[in-house]
Amino acid sequence: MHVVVNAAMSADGKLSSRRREQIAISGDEDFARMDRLRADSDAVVVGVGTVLADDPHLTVKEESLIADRRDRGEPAHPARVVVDSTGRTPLDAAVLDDAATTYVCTSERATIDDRMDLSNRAELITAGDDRVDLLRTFATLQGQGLDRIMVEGGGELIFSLFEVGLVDELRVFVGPKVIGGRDAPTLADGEGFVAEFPTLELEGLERVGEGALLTWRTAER
Ligand SMILES: NC(=O)C1=CN([C@@H]2O[C@H](COP(=O)(O)OP(=O)(O)OC[C@H]3O[C@@H](n4cnc5c(N)ncnc54)[C@H](OP(=O)(O)O)[C@@H]3O)[C@@H](O)[C@H]2O)C=CC1
Ligand SMILES: Nc1nc(O)c(N)c(N[C@@H]2O[C@H](COP(=O)(O)O)[C@@H](O)[C@H]2O)n1
Repeated sequence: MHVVVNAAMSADGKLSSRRREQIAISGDEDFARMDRLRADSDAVVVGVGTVLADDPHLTVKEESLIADRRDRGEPAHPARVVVDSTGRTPLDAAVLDDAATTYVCTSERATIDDRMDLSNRAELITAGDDRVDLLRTFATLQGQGLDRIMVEGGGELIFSLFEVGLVDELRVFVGPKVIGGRDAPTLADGEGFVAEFPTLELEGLERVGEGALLTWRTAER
């Protein structure tokens, strides 16, 4: 399995504003790059915070990329994965439509009723007592043949993936906006590290539209 975290942050490191509304940080060129990365992935993963904030669809937008996937014998879109301990994903969320297979990953904290409702619209994976156990969840995804994993966010999920050592690559578009705000989400939120910080090796640095794309690989720990 290869896990790529791809996100866009403002020049001051925010994924969104304190209102947690979706903000276009990427320009057209970066959205096109993100679409190509989705098209080259088996699954696109987000946390439930992103579903509640953005109601994303997480599908490939460019028709030629969809056609290429079909030519390769792949489904039109990668699978969509929501990390959602208690089953808060709204039943009318865009990720639960029939455009692609969706996995909702819960912990034992999700009620049976919520799990039953979600199971009518998604494949359910249950791992973890309190929060979703990411190592077990990703192992289950791998068992389903999902090897090329793209994670889009948000900051809580990205932090947890670094914490358990699941991130192979980090691609960050740094866009030309300043968002500010102590409560605005950043690239890696959660509790934060105080020691044994994951370290990265810079693999690429390029101009994309009006911003910069940084590509990092995680160093061996
Ligand atoms: N600019 C960009 O590229 C992107 C921006 N965003 C922005 O990010 C914001 C959302 O980010 P954020 O609020 O951090 O939410 P996340 O999308 O990271 O979801 C976090 C939630 O996932 C659930 N979860 C379950 N298990 C785990 C686990 N093991 N580790 C971490 N989380 C877990 C938790 O809820 P529970 O306990 O209920 O399960 C947690 O609150 C929005 O404002 C959105 O617009 C999002 C993606 C990309
Ligand atoms: N790469 C990137 N750049 C931005 O500026 C963004 N705001 C995001 N957000 C992510 O894209 C999702 C929306 O997907 P759909 O267009 O609905 O398919 C959103 O939920 C974030 O994950 N990404």
